[in-house]
Amino acid sequence: MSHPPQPGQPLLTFPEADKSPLSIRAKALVFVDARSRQLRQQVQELAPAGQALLIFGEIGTGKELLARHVHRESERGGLFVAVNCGAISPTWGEAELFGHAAGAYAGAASSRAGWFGSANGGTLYLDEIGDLPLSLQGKLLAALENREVLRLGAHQPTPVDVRLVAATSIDLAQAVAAGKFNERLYLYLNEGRLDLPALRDRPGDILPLAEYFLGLYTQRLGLEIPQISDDAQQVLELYAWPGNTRELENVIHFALLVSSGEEILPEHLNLPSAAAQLALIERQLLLLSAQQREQLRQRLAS
Ligand SMILES: Nc1ncnc2c1ncn2[C@@H]1O[C@H](COP(=O)(O)OP(=O)(O)OP(=O)(O)O)[C@@H](O)[C@H]1O
Repeated sequence: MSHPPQPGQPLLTFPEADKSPLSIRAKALVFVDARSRQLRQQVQELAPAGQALLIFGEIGTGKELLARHVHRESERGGLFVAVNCGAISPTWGEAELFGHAAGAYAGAASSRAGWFGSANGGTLYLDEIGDLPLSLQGKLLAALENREVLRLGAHQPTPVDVRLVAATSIDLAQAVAAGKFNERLYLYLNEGRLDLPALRDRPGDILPLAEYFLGLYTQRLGLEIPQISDDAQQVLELYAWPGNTRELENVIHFALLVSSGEEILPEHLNLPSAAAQLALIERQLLLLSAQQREQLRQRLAS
C-alpha cells in the first residue's frame, strides 16, 4: 500500500500555478520528513523579513520551488523573476541584469529594465550564483545595499526595491577562498542561509513525493492513478537519488508510461533492484572502520 501524506499540511499549494496548466512545476511543495518540516518553519520565519537569502542544496533538490515559496510567503506584490546565472552573457551581462538606457549601444533604441528592475517590488531568484561573473558580483551587492541601479548608459540611478534569493549547489565559502567569489557578497547572502537537504537525507519525503508526482502526471496524461507496490516502494526508499527530486519526478513519469495500469512494479522504475541496492550498502558497510561504524550507529540512533 502507498503511504498518504502525513497530517499537518505537508502540501503547500500554489493556487496561481493552476492558471498555467502546461507548467507542472511549482504547484505544491511536498515537505513531510521532519527535516523538511523544520526547514519550512525556518522559511516561515525568514520569508516576511525581506532580507536576502541563500539556498544551498544539491541539483534538483527543489531550490527554485523553495524560493517561490519564500516569495509567496513574503507577500511582496511584485514579480518572482528567475534567472540562471550560467546563462547570463559575459558580454551583455550588465545590461541583462541591470538594464540599459535608450541609445546605450547600437540597437538599444528604447530603455530596458533588466532582470533586476523587472523584479522591482518582488523577488529576484539567481540560480547558481557562483556562475555570476565576478565583475557583476560587486555591482549586484552595491545595487542591493543602495537600493538603486545604474542602467548601462544612464546618468541617473533608478531606485529599486528587490528581494534577492540566490541558490547554489557549490560551497561558496570555498569559492571565496579560491578568489572566485566576492567575499562581501557571500557574507551579505550567508546571513539568511537555508540548507535544503539532499533527498536521501530526508527519506520521509520520498514516497509522498512519488505519490504527488503520480497524481500530477496521471492527471496530465488522463490516466487512472495506480498503486505503488510494496516492492516498488522499497526500491524507491533504498535508492540514493543523486539527481534528487527531479530524478524522482522523471522516474515516476517514466514508470507511468511503461506500466500497464493498476500497479507500479519494481521493473517499471528503471532503478537497481532492492537486492542490488542492499548488496551495495552491505559492501559499503564492510569498508567502514570500527570508528566510522560507531559514528554511523550514533547518527542513526539520534
Ligand atoms: N518539495 C517538493 N515538492 C514538490 N515538487 C518538488 C519539490 N522539490 C522539487 N520539486 C520538483 O522537482 C523539480 C526540481 O525542482 P527545482 O527546479 O526547484 O530544483 P533545483 O534545486 O532548483 O534544481 P537545479 O539545481 O537544477 O536548479 C521541479 O519539477 C519541482 O517542481
